[in-house]
Amino acid sequence: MYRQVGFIGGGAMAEALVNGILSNQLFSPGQITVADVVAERLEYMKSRYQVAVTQDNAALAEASDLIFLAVKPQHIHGVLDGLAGHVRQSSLIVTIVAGINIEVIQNRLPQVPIIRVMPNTPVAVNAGMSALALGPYADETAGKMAADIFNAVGRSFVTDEALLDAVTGLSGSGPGYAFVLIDALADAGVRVGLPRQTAITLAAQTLMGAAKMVLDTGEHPAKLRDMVTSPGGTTIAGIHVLEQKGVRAALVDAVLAATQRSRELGNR
Ligand SMILES: NC(=O)C1=CN([C@@H]2O[C@H](COP(=O)(O)OP(=O)(O)OC[C@H]3O[C@@H](n4cnc5c(N)ncnc54)[C@H](OP(=O)(O)O)[C@@H]3O)[C@@H](O)[C@H]2O)C=CC1
Ligand SMILES: O=C(O)[C@@H]1CCC=N1
Repeated sequence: MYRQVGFIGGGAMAEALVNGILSNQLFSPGQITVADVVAERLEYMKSRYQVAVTQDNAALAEASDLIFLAVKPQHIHGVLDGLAGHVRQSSLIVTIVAGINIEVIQNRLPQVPIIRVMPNTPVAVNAGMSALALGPYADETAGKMAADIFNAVGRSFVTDEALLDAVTGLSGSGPGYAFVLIDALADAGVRVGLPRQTAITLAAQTLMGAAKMVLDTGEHPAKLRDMVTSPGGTTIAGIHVLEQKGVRAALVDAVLAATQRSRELGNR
């Protein structure tokens, strides 16, 4: 249904999406244009993904019927200034900008359908988690189209926009926490004598396996933890230390801080 896709902002998240979209053949490279202010970034996107590139956001908006807003929150107001009068009302805007409400964008692009999405970088490997909120002019067809894209690159669900800051704090930023955990576990492996690369693989595959058990079985994680934890065994010795060091509370505080930061980013 959509023929030309434009990305405004060609950074980390746009690249993850372009990669996921192309590897699933949702659109061809010839249907995608990326706009950015950094010429080297555009050169990279062009040579790596064979997409078209431009530094002209307005021209990109005029030529696209599906437009992703993928700049940092600090830059969205300047971008919207430049888009006024250049976005067709038949186009669909998908904003992935953290903390910026649909209303803020809608005020600048009246009557244009807008869908706000909080994805995460694992969309690049078809393991993303995305939450979608539909603006007042985004109909069911637009919602389905957006859901099709984000389902192809992982899982998605439609939710109330009021929950998106919390989603940002958990799954949007979550890959960052997971990478810290993997890196720390790998350090731990090296500390107990494993080669670095072996330790990284053990840590990553273990987190992925545990996550897959939660998703595939639908069991509560505490029940799955109990299955690993033999009486008087090794796991309870390790879990005791995690609880003593407050790892659980630290994770709660991390998600809380990221959620609050998402709210702050929208307050300007
Ligand atoms: N990274 C992630 O895991 C996730 C990010 N997001 C959201 O996605 C958005 C993009 O994040 P991310 O990709 O990480 O950010 P990046 O900084 O990697 O990418 C944004 C790109 O947009 C460029 N840019 C700045 N101003 C303009 C402009 N006026 N027109 C076009 N391009 C411009 C930036 O250039 P310069 O570097 O010079 O500023 C940069 O290359 C953010 O709003 C973020 O909240 C959402 C979910 C997950
Ligand atoms: O760190 C950030 O602000 C963005 C939003 C979610 C993930 N990365």
